[in-house]
Formats: sequence, C-alpha cells, structure tokens
Amino acid sequence: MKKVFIDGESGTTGLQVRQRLANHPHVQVVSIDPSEKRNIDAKKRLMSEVDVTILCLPDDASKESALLAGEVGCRVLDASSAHRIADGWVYGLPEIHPEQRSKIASAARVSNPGCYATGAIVLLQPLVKAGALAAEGLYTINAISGYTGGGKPMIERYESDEKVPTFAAYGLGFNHKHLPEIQTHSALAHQPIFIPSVGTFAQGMLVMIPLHLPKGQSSEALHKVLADAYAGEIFVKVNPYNEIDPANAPFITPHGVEGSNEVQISVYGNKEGDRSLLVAKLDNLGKGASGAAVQNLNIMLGLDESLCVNID
Ligand SMILES: NC(=O)C1=CN([C@@H]2O[C@H](COP(=O)(O)OP(=O)(O)OC[C@H]3O[C@@H](n4cnc5c(N)ncnc54)[C@H](OP(=O)(O)O)[C@@H]3O)[C@@H](O)[C@H]2O)C=CC1
Ligand SMILES: CC(=O)N[C@@H](CCC(=O)OP(=O)(O)O)C(=O)O
Repeated sequence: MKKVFIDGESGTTGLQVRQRLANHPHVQVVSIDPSEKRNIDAKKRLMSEVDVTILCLPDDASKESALLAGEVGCRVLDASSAHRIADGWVYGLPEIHPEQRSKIASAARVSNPGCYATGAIVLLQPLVKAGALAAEGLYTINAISGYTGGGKPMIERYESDEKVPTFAAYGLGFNHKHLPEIQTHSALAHQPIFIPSVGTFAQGMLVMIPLHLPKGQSSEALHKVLADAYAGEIFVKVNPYNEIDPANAPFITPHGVEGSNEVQISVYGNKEGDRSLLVAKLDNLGKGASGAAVQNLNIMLGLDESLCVNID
C-alpha cells in the first residue's frame, strides 16, 4: 500500500482528491490532525512517512510546503499554480507529449495543470506542434467555469443568499494566472488574450478558441490533427467534426462531464471554410483539478493511471 498526505485536504480540491482516493486499492491517505494543519513540524513528520505529498493549498502555502517536502525528501504533486512553469517541476498533463508520462513517473516534483489551461493546451499544443496553427499567431481564448473554480470563498458566496450574477466575465487585466502555463506548454510566441467567466452552476467548463483560418487551412484538417494526436488517449476524447450534442442543440454547454476526468474536444467550421471554433469541455474539479491529480498520482506511483480518477 502506498501512503499519501494531502496538505489542504479540507479545501475544495483536497476534498475531491480525498473522495477519489477513499476507494483506491493501492493508496492509503494519511491525515494530519486538523488542529495541526498549519504546523510545520507536524507536516514534515507526515511528509517523511509517505510516498507522495499532494498540495491542495493556496500558492504561497504551496511554495512553503514544497520546500518542507524537499527538506525531508518526499515527492510532491502540487495542485496550485505556484510551480507550473518552474524549473525542476514536471507539468502534469500526460497527454501532451509522448515522453510526458515517463517524466511524470520519475519526477520528484509534479505540477498539476490549471483547469482553464488544461482545456486551452489540449487544443493548442498539438495544432502548433503539427504546424497547423502558427506558433507566432495571436490567439483569443474565451471560457466559462462553474463557481467551484474559485475555491471556498467563491463557493460560500455563490451558495449563500447573496445575489450573484448569473454570468460574469473577468480577467480584464489580461493577466489571468493561467496565461504563462498556456503560453509555455502550447509553445506560443505570444501570450493569448484570455477572457474567463463564471456562472451560477457548480462544476463544468468550456474553453473556446475562435479562429479566422488562413488560406490553405481548414477546420476539417484541424479536427484531424487533434483526432490523430489523441487517438490512443483514455481521458481526451475528440468528438466527430461539427457534432453538437442533440440533447442541447443548437447550444453547446459546459454540462455533462461533472465528476469525470475526461476532456471532450470539438471542432466546428463554417460552410465557406474560413472560420473555426475549437472547444474543450471538462469538469474544472475533475480533469481540471482533482481527477488530474489522482491520474498524475497513479502515474507517479507506477499504477494504472485510470484508477479512481472519476466520481460517480
Ligand atoms: N477549485 C478549483 O477548481 C481548482 C483549484 N486549484 C488549486 O488548488 C489549490 C487549492 O484550491 P481550492 O481547493 O480551490 O482552495 P480552497 O480555498 O477551497 O482550499 C484551500 C485549503 O487550504 C487550506 N490552507 C490554507 N493555508 C494553509 C496552510 N498554510 N496549511 C494547511 N492548509 C492551508 C485552507 O484551510 P481553511 O479551510 O482553514 O481556510 C483550505 O482548506 C489552489 O492553489 C488552487 O489554485 C487547481 C485547479 C482547480
Ligand atoms: C472560476 C474561477 O475563479 N476560477 C479560477 C481558476 C480555477 C483554478 O483554481 O485554477 P488553478 O488551478 O490555477 O488554481 C480563477 O479564474 O482564478
């Protein structure tokens, strides 16, 4: 049995990781006494006993805990955004490079990707790598997330009697914290414009990239690159070209993947062949956080990566 300590196990991400690991056949979660959850010595003691520490903490606390884990030689999987482009850390998106899984498997430090970043990178990275989209291109990403993406403070607000907007766009400083990882791991020369938004639903997310296609490029060709790139993947599914779920047509929605570790990719194009929309649908707490964390943990521990990644 492998042992895991979740630092921040009572937060939104931590709880969902714990829920997934509760039935794991090869992983035992070792918990800290709640009264000691900010005690550095207590944390170090646990870290020295376990195979992996999962950090489900705000960024500053994650940086501090990652150092503690380093001091006692414990492997770390960080769910925060503190180390996603940091030297010495492996990016925990196994599907983006053929060698990424083996890097995660042998890493001392793995950084779990951001929820929006997961959607954007699974769309952009294979297309840029194949030369189907220019690395120098100027891209715009629009997205909507369930309110659990904002952690405990946003959940409390959205689940209180306070009046909240049904839909609210943000990121208007053009500097959302996921932009550096999106640019770095998609190998883009320029930072995209990214306008996220949040709605009055708990979980689910759409990440959308509208494109004017250059002459000689087609939406069908973009779809083929993505379908080929993810042909062998369990958790990245590419829908048929121009398919809209009949249950919601003519709309596409962020719903239907709650609890799942799957990202669903869709590519839409117009009849004239000069416009395209790339879409990734995922659960912000699933493949966008806790599902991905359990998938990465499985890979780090040499286990079947699909064990306990979903919540039914
Ligand atoms: N929510 C989401 O969709 C996603 C979140 N993440 C990332 O995961 C991390 C956690 O986010 P989330 O779960 O949403 O946040 P929450 O606010 O829901 O939970 C954070 C938890 O960390 C605890 N905590 C804070 N400081 C310390 C500390 N020094 N030592 C021990 N515990 C501490 C808090 O305790 P207390 O309850 O006492 O405040 C709380 O339980 C963040 O870095 C976030 O960026 C990543 C992907 C998606
Ligand atoms: C709706 C909402 O507020 N979403 C969060 C991102 C979700 C998330 O937690 O991403 P990290 O993994 O980088 O923390 C935000 O925009 O900051």
